[in-house]
Amino acid sequence: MADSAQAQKLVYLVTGGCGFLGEHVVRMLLQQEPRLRELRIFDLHLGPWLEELKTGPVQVTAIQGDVTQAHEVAAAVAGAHVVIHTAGLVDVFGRASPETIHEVNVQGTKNVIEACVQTGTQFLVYTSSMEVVGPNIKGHPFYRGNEDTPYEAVHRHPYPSSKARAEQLVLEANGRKVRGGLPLVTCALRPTGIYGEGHQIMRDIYYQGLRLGGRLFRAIPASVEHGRVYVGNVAWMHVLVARELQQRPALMGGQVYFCYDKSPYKSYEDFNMEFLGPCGLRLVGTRPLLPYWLLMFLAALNALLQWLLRPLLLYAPLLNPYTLAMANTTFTVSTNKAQRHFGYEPLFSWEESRTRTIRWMQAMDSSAQ
Ligand SMILES: NC(=O)C1=CN([C@@H]2O[C@H](COP(=O)(O)OP(=O)(O)OC[C@H]3O[C@@H](n4cnc5c(N)ncnc54)[C@H](O)[C@@H]3O)[C@@H](O)[C@H]2O)C=CC1
Ligand SMILES: CC(C)[C@@H](O)CC[C@@H](C)[C@H]1CC[C@H]2[C@@H]3[C@H](O)CC4=CC(=O)CC[C@]4(C)[C@H]3CC[C@]12C
Repeated sequence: MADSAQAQKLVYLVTGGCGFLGEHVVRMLLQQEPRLRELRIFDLHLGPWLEELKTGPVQVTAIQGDVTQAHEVAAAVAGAHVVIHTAGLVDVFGRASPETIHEVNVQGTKNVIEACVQTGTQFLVYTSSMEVVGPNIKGHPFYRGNEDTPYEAVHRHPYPSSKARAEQLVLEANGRKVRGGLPLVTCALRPTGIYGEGHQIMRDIYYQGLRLGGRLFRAIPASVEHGRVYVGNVAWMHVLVARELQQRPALMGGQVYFCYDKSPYKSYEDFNMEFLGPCGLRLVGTRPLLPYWLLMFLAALNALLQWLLRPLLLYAPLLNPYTLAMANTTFTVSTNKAQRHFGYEPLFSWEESRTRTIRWMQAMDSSAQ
């Protein structure tokens, strides 16, 4: 067994480390990566909780920065052995312009890749998304598919388009020579809909239900399966893939892996009720209460209102043409590629994932009262 000084020798950088997924990746690294000497957390918005991490044996370095600024990224990456790039603009509600989404998600990823090449960082893990695959603009279902399932990945929306381009850049960069002459080794993880402690959309849906007297009204048929994965398991997969990428570069370099666990296949709304129900909410209707054409009309009306109101205020409801199409199109994965390539097994069972999420929501509820 190497002595502790030799064991703790690696410098990791997590971009977006203060986000919903990023925070879980940061905490998982501190718990599960024994070789960590320094953990750098790069984010546009640093969280106050970072201070509590600075009391442990690992040097935790918080870096406030912008991935769209190449020099800031290069300064943060310099000296890191591994970069986990989760930073991104996750916007399907029209809050940011298409240009801004592209600037952060695509140009920001280019800056991370170039920083690795220029400073000699050899390992890069990118947080991609199921959305890189689909649902596509034609509404084709993807039913329990895997990384090799043929599917027409056609996108128009800025978010999936930007994620697809960024993933392509990361995978194409695999094998490039970094400073010092060694090859850059990259891979991309594709989470399906992430849930768990800190999920803002779940929080928004919960408060929407409270405003409606504890009721949510079914809009999507229960038969439409939507892939979901617990944030703790996504974080664990990031930690594991970053470790094993160093051991098996030839096998894992340039590969994509869906993030998966034992979370059940359900509609988006029924899945959410696994957590919202124990918090007192009720989903009204065994089938959609409104016909789909009326939902499409209301979604389009929301999009029009957003456009009209933009000079005055940001109106960004959950229901818009894109989110309705997403929720209404089956997209689930069934794969074991991560298990076959780097021995991934979910760290948290479905029961644990569900319990942890419910506890978070109940704590959020009690603090809100
Ligand atoms: N939430 C989900 O269901 C899924 C998310 N993903 C991906 O996971 C990653 C993390 O997503 P979430 O944690 O949900 O989002 P989030 O919005 O909670 O976290 C993103 C983080 O990136 C930071 N960031 C944004 N722009 C930045 C910039 N210009 N420079 C530096 N930092 C910046 C934000 O401050 C935030 O802390 C994203 O790349 C997203 O595309 C993939 C699949 C599903
Ligand atoms: C208003 C109703 C129709 C309601 O059911 C809408 C739900 C809608 C907000 C979500 C349905 C599907 C979600 C997306 C999906 O999980 C895939 C994603 C991957 C990402 O990389 C980021 C988040 C998201 C786009 C996720 C966003 C919320 C939904 C559109």
